[in-house]
Amino acid sequence: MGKGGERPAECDWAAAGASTSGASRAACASGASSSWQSPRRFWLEQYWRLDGVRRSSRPDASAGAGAAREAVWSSGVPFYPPSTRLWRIGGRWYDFEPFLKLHPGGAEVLRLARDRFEDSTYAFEAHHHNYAHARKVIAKYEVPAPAELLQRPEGAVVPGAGGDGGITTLPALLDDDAFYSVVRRRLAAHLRCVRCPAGGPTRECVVFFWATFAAFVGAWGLMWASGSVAAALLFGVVAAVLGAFGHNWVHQPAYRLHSYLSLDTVGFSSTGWFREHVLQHHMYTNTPWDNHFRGTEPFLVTDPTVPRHWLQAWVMPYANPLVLTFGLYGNYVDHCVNMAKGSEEWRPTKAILPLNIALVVWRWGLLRGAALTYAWTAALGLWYFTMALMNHNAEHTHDVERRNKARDWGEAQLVSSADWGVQLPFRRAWVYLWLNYHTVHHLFPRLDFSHHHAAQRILMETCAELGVRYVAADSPWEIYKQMVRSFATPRSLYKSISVYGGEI
Ligand code: HEM
Repeated sequence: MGKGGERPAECDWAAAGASTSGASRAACASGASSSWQSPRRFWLEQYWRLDGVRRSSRPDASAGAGAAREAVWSSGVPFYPPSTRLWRIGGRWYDFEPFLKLHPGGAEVLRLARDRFEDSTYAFEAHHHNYAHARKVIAKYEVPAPAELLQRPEGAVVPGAGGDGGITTLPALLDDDAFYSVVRRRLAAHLRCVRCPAGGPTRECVVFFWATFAAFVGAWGLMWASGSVAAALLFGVVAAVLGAFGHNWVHQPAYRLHSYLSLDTVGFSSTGWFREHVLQHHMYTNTPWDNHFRGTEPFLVTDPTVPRHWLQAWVMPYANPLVLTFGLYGNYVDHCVNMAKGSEEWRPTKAILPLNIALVVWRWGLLRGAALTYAWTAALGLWYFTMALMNHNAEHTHDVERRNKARDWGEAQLVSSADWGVQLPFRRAWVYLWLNYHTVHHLFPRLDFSHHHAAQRILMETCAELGVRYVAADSPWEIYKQMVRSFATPRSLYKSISVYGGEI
């Protein structure tokens, strides 16, 4: 087994590609392989099926030539899917209705890719390391292009104050020699070699998760019973680690229950993250279509193309730690607003955070209860959101010109994500909530974070070999300083960010 995602010395990706016949999934933690047929999966799928799309109000592709369609809103971004029946991948059309039940990643994610966003190419390409095999499987579902497509209404442009964000060319499937193809093949070979072809968690990771969950429950009990601020801070720290696990699980459809246990219990939303984080932020990172792009406005501005007013330039960037202590509430309130607007469904798990607060206030009174609650949510928000914001606001991630020139989607992710501490093995990377390996996470979103250390080596070797520029900071402090400067200063003022550009 690849302990903690380490690559055994004998397991070289180049050799592994040729010797995979004996590969088995035994090395992964149990449940790492997809289990789409199990009743548990079926129940989870039903419980969590939620896409915020009101289907009945939507016209069909057959409604008439050039029929304008209404927008499907996702985290404040209007999308205009061109068909309600077919999926577009690499400029070709597919009917996956008969495949929905067969998809190892579940039916919901496929439906979302078609119904909530405009093109499925990135979602398909990014989530299957063995892309050649996945392409072979979808070939049998190809259908002729529909005669009529639902159109973007006149004047509906990609929102972007520094330019409208070009849609120049629709994405194509990459050739085998594209950077992103090479790095995916090498990762797939490595995973076969460590006998974890699906890229699920190692046993060490699963044990770590359950220990964290137990610590979360215990730390809450300690805070509730003792009423001490130290216990509240401890609870916040453990909750942040649990939230980091939640982020890991939400990318892996086979681990929906785990993502619920580690996101909804803390006050985040596993359903919202599954849609908007997995399929929006990850596919359109650092573009106006990214739901995180304007997520911290008006307090912290992360759009590199727009000017800042004086408060945003001179005060808020330096006060960012204070802002981030309220991050959990921001996330929670945003989700509730969406529920009120009808683009989110009510889930009983939404009651966990208010219940948590109510129990503490009931036990310790309003003032002390509020102080304890602020202490733990501040510790969580500060740690979690600082790391997350560092991931996409380093200097190179705001270089719009370079991003627009990226030759493929993988290269664009290199320009959009920032890393540090890339020598740390899995068991030590928790100190950065495992977000220090963010580029490999974006290149392989479905890959469990216990494999990031090994994937990082593959990434760096491939970049060096193919002459692709990759930067990782020696210290997180360097990235932190760059992030504060990015908040304060637009680094690509008035430039237009290409959402689908060139070969991306
Ligand atoms: C339109 C988008 C997508 C299409 C057409 C698609 C299609 C496929 C196909 C054909 C396979 C079988 C591949 C094989 O056997 O090698 C597969 C496997 C899988 N897909 Fe997807 N998929 C899409 C999006 C996603 C997304 C967004 C996720 C995750 C969030 C996902 C998760 C998975 C998983 C976990 C497997 C099993 C892979 C394995 O065990 O190695 N898929 N998908």
